[in-house]
Amino acid sequence: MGKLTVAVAGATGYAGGEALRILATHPECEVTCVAGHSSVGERFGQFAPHIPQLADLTVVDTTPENLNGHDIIILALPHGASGALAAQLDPDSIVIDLGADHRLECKDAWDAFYGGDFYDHWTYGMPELITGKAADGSYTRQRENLPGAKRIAGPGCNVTATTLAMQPAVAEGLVEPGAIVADLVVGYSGAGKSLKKPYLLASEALQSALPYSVAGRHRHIPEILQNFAHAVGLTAADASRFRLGFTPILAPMSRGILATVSAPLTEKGESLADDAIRAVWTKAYEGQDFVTVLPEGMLPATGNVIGSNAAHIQVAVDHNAHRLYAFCAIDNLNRGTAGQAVESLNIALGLDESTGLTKIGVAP
Ligand SMILES: NC(=O)C1=CN([C@@H]2O[C@H](COP(=O)(O)OP(=O)(O)OC[C@H]3O[C@@H](n4cnc5c(N)ncnc54)[C@H](OP(=O)(O)O)[C@@H]3O)[C@@H](O)[C@H]2O)C=CC1
Ligand SMILES: CC(=O)N[C@@H](CCC(=O)OP(=O)(O)O)C(=O)O
Repeated sequence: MGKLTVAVAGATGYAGGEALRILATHPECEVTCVAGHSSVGERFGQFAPHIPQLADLTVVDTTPENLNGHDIIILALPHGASGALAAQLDPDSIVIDLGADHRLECKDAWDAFYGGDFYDHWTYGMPELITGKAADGSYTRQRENLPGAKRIAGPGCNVTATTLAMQPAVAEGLVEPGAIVADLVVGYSGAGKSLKKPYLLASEALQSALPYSVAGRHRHIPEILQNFAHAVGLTAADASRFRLGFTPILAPMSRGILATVSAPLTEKGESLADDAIRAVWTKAYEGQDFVTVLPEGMLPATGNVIGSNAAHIQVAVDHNAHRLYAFCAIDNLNRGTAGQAVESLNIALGLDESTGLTKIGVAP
């Protein structure tokens, strides 16, 4: 059997570019179409000199006609641009949306944080997400929903780091669900490549740390709450039992997210010794190849995961403050979107989950 053909829309952007960097060496895939918007007709090598294999492709317009006819279609478009387009795509192709249009299950949440047309949610592309417990007490995972999936919604990058850090505590009832706080240090590539705001200029960014979308305004909040609801086996409609303070802070780095997620311990959490708390994280990520719970005392750093689909995690308890702290470092473009999408694609296709992916970071 020949390789599976892949079309990537948003190919000239950061998320699409990372998908192409990974797919260029994926043994089962061949990139046959790169689609863009303002760059139509240009040679792709101009936008991605770091992927010489694809340099001679020409950027085509983002239309159903150009995208259909490929086995796999990846949409890496601005929010709101993929919903209507997706409805016109071949039902037999596997379509993965890296944007937000098919992530949220409740229209209320979409209206409150995004607005515009609401589209049906697709199979959520976070294989390690805990979705409840089986009769034998083991965790069920989102991975189980992915084989054969034809429509996959890639999670938000900040969502990925926050969810992976704290879901073990949520699933086991170790922290107060109404008082979770996430502070994230994030790299600039998360904002995409277009210069939307003056603070994205190097002259403004290089010497500065800058919070944005503070005080309950960040659009990733409802997606994280949805994930926490699933982690205790509830539906998205029950997400309101969780509350999240969320503060992302831009730091002068290109890639990377370091999430520090904390919450007051519940009575159950207080009753556990530190090693028992660590055991909860170890169990939650046992057999999850791309998630590493670091040895005790070693903290995650973005520098160790850049260029990889790895998530590095640590947990610690502040007994004086009665708070639990969980940390997660990821590469926003790889684990936070394109790597996670290829991991989900592999599962959908029945391939080994790690095909074409690495958990080896570029360090230093
Ligand atoms: N950056 C990140 O870390 C992450 C991004 N994502 C998601 O991926 C998606 C893309 O983000 P990102 O790569 O950062 O953004 P970029 O701004 O870097 O890229 C946007 C891409 O979309 C194309 N485009 C812009 N407008 C349109 C349009 N109206 N119709 C068709 N194509 C269009 C652009 O083409 P051209 O250059 O030719 O104009 C470009 O290829 C977003 O939904 C984002 O939320 C998800 C997780 C992480
Ligand atoms: C630095 C920066 O602006 N980051 C973006 C992350 C984008 C992303 O990962 O998520 P979406 O796919 O939901 O856009 C943000 O915080 O909104």
